[in-house]
Amino acid sequence: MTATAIDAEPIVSVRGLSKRFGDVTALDDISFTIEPDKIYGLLGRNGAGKTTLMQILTGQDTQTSGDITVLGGTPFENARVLRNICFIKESQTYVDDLRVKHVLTAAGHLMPGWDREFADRLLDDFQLPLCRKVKKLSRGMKSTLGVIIGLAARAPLTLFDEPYLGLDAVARHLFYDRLLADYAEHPRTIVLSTHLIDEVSNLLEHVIVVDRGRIVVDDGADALRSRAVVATGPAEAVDAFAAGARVLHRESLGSHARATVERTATEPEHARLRAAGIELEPVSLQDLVIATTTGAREITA
Ligand SMILES: Nc1ncnc2c1ncn2[C@@H]1O[C@H](COP(=O)(O)OP(=O)(O)OP(=O)(O)O)[C@@H](O)[C@H]1O
Repeated sequence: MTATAIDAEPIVSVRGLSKRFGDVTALDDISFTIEPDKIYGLLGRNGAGKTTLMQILTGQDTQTSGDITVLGGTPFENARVLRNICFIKESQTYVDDLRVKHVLTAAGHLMPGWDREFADRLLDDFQLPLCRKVKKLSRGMKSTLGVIIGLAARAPLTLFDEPYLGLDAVARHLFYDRLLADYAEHPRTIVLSTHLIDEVSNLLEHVIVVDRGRIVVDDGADALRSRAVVATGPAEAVDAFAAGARVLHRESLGSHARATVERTATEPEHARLRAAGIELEPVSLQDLVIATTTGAREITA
């Protein structure tokens, strides 16, 4: 099955999903869908439940309760579904004695959409030594191997769980670049879980934020960004602009203020605000995620 074969149907459908580990509730009655051919960001603080969710989506664990459908079936022990999923985790383990080329050959056998030529190009781009044993790779090189497999597998559903451990900034940007370029040519569903929100914010089309086992944001990235603005100017004018709206953050700068406010402004309003000395800037995705997961009014502007 390919991503196009299931067209408008959601790739993932989750209803009332909960996962408990003893007295820890890692996921608490969550429901959402994942549409085909989009790049999703799965974001949230440490321990929010992201990895647990991805483990269940990819059949590596089972839920305590609730329903889950991935690519038209339940993922657990479902070979047809699992063949079409590629899950790359930060803590990915490989058989240490194998060389890079053996790992890539094995991935090619397992993944129906595997593109060997693309994998070779990525090896070249990331300068990963083909003949080196996996156990001799540096931490960053091991992450690179995961990233190459995740991209070259071209799975209809690809999940990256913080795949960057040890990757330097150049390698991370190379990953973002190759991901976007290949996604444009071969659209598929990609779920990216990361704490480097600013770095990936331009890649994401849809954002799901998990907080303490619950979904607190499930929205298009553009819609999310247009939810709030940062207003800077004379304190009185800024406060008048913010009146009646939720203020995510406010700081005083002498007689001036800078506030992140959950509201939008129309074009004519923009002109009036400029005349009153107020500058409006778009809010960053990272600030919004911090605001929604801390529940605090203090966020870094
Ligand atoms: N096997 C397990 N046994 C007990 N508790 C677990 C287990 N796996 C996860 N948890 C707990 O479930 C909660 C969610 O963990 P999870 O790893 O899903 O978070 P996360 O959002 O991926 O965090 P991070 O960003 O730090 O990777 C945490 O409280 C964690 O301690």
